[in-house]
Amino acid sequence: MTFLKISKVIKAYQKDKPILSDFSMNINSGQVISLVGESGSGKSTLLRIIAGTENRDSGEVYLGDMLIQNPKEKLVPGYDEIQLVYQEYKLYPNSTVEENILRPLLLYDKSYRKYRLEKLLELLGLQDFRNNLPKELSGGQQQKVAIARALSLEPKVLLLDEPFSSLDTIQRRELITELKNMFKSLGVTVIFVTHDLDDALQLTDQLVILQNGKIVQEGKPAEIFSKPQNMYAAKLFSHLNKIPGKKKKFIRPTDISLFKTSGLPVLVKDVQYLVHYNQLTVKLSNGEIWLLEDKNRKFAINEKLHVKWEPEKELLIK
Ligand SMILES: Nc1ncnc2c1ncn2[C@@H]1O[C@H](COP(=O)(O)OP(=O)(O)OP(=O)(O)O)[C@@H](O)[C@H]1O
Repeated sequence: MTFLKISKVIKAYQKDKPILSDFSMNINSGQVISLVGESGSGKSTLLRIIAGTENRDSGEVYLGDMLIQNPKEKLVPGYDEIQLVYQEYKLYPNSTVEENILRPLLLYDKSYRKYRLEKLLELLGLQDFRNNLPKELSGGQQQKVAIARALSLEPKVLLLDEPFSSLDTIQRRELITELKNMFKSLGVTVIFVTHDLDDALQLTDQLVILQNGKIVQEGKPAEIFSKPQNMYAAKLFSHLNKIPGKKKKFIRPTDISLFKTSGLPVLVKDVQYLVHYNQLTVKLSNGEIWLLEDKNRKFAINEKLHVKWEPEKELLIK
């Protein structure tokens, strides 16, 4: 059942230069999706429009039966039901973790406030830090407090706008894994915006790929990997090698097998040690440069080798 309905939204900051053009998307209740797009593709603008804190030029956003009003139409912009957390989300520096989480609940009765506070401290594993100030926490812990604060009002929709960008890779992965389980248990609907496909995949396998304010493709990662709709969607997953003599046909390095004797001959120009394989930069006989994955770390610079791939792995990219 559609829960959040975004319908034909248009937004331009400058005349005739729309950031979002006729943008439509439907999200079910409890769904967690990752919205991946390059910088400037309109991700943050879209989230602010969904949250009701940015005016749209036309189109509609519905949460259930409720039409989200533009901030100019509303005395207090935004909705308790829809909470947005972003990278520079500031905690109150002179307030403790407890006080930060309780801030949005000031108008609620004491027993409910206490109940929500304890629940959120527990959910996010922040009990031991309840009396700490933000500056006494790591970046990851601070973001947890920000998320706890956003969840304090029991929102139906949580919008995450690259909230983990300032964290290092390990912190980020750990936090995303923790949050993934928490979102599932809460049943909250989540849109996670990022430009990093790895982060997106850590949280969910529901992907929406955005480019220039338009959805280029949505679906499961494996589908997009094997049938990308355009170059941007294709390259999010890996480098592409152009197949000689075949127009608009490409092959991913991971789909290429390396042999000593049979196949298309190439010459190794460079070897780069990466986590799961050595990345080989090779030259084809027509002078083109390809990247290969040497999973057994066998080949060295100036060595000749041969490559093969299965024709069904070839990608046709318009
Ligand atoms: N308040 C504003 N006034 C004018 N232009 C804006 C405003 N906010 C965003 N823009 C422009 O709109 C475009 C889309 O910005 P937006 O922040 O929505 O993209 P994004 O995909 O979230 O980018 P990033 O990943 O870099 O944050 C950019 O070109 C930006 O400069």
